[in-house]
Amino acid sequence: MARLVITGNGPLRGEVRIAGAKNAALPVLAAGLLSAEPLQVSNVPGVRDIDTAIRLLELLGCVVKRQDDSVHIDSSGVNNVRAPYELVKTMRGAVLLLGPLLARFGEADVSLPGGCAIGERPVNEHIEGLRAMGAEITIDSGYIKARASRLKGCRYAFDIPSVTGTENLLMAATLAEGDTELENAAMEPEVADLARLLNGMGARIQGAGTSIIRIRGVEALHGTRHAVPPDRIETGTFLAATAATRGKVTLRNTDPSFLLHVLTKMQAAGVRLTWGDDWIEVDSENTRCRAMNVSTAPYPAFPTDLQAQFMALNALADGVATVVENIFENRFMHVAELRRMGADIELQGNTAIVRGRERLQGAPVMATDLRASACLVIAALAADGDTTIDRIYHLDRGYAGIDDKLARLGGIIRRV
Ligand SMILES: CC(=O)N[C@H]1[C@@H](OP(=O)(O)OP(=O)(O)OC[C@H]2O[C@@H](n3ccc(=O)[nH]c3=O)[C@H](O)[C@@H]2O)O[C@H](CO)[C@@H](O)[C@@H]1O
Ligand SMILES: C=C(OP(=O)(O)O)C(=O)O
Repeated sequence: MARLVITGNGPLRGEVRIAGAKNAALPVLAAGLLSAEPLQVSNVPGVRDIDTAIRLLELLGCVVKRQDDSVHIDSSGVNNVRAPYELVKTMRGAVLLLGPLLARFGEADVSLPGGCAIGERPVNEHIEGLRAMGAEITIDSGYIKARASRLKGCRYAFDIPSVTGTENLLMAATLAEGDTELENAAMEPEVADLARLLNGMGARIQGAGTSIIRIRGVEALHGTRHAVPPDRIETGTFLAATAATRGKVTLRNTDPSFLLHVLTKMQAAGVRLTWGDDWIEVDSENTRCRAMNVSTAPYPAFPTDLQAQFMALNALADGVATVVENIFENRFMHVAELRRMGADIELQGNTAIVRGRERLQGAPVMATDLRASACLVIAALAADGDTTIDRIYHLDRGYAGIDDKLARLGGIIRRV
């Protein structure tokens, strides 16, 4: 099993190009099932979850061509509606096949999903929402079995604004008979981007990116081209890594407007930031940033997917920070690993109290999930000595070529 060995050696410096967003690309690829005409997607990140999504589409009978960051999906020959456990267990995004399969083919058998082990992660909202559209759904031997001759428009109010739940219902409603209104919908940029794609395919969606989304069902969707937006979580990861190592990096091909909460928080902690439409420069040379309180919540507040990376930054910051995780009940697995590196962190329920240390020390540590892996990489880059990070397959699920990118910024990092 591959490991990363990182020798902490000071500031990251240079330029880095941010990839397309994994969590935007996954629903876009699933939406390729909604039309018999081809979908051409660009700026698709080269990450393991995308490999898995493509394998799943191929298993269903799609013809998928991938070249560099472009993916072409032809789903005219779909002959199977079963997404098997072996693949679905490895990533949460696979549950996004449910809505499109059901809407276009009237049936879907999708294994209950996996993904990062950061909490219980039920799919009750996906199921209740599709039931409200008239689907018959049972859970049978670990599979969600859904049937509907044609879905019907409905009003559905989410108890919790689920991101993939909103995406699933949004896709399903595009081909339903009549109007659908989704209330308390997730407002994440990935939902708004999916709606942009679907409208480009001929759907009639209004309000995506707000908490109320209205969809007028159509008979069929057509093919189109779509560019995946930049990854706001990869962007935040490089911002935290640069500040932690007291470096100076320009991030290209990104979108600061998705991260305003994080950017203003960093500025308030003394990190020098400037940005334009598609770039951000972070200048932390010779500067130890102050502790930053973090409280995760749905967009536009602080993203749970950056909590671990900013825990690493706080472990090295000046002062005491509280980090509150409000989305997932088990997303502090990185704390025990950071402590191995000398971090001073106390856990009280869903709150971590982080007392910043001037230095951390390299140590053998284990990656427990995707963003926990990124947290350990950041801590290791800033620590004294060598850190060996085990189980980095988690990292490869969501970061495209992160070792090469960090090496080009001066990080000493090798895969063994
Ligand atoms: C592939 C993808 O896009 N993954 C992202 C997506 O995950 P995902 O879509 O799985 O996360 P959700 O938005 O659904 O989860 C938010 C909260 O709702 C709860 N919940 C969710 C669905 C449901 O049916 N019932 C229920 O109770 C979850 O347990 C969690 O506490 O959004 C999360 C929150 O921003 C991110 O961390 C993930 O990176
Ligand atoms: C939690 C994440 O992914 P998933 O939802 O696929 O587990 C993530 O991208 O941080």
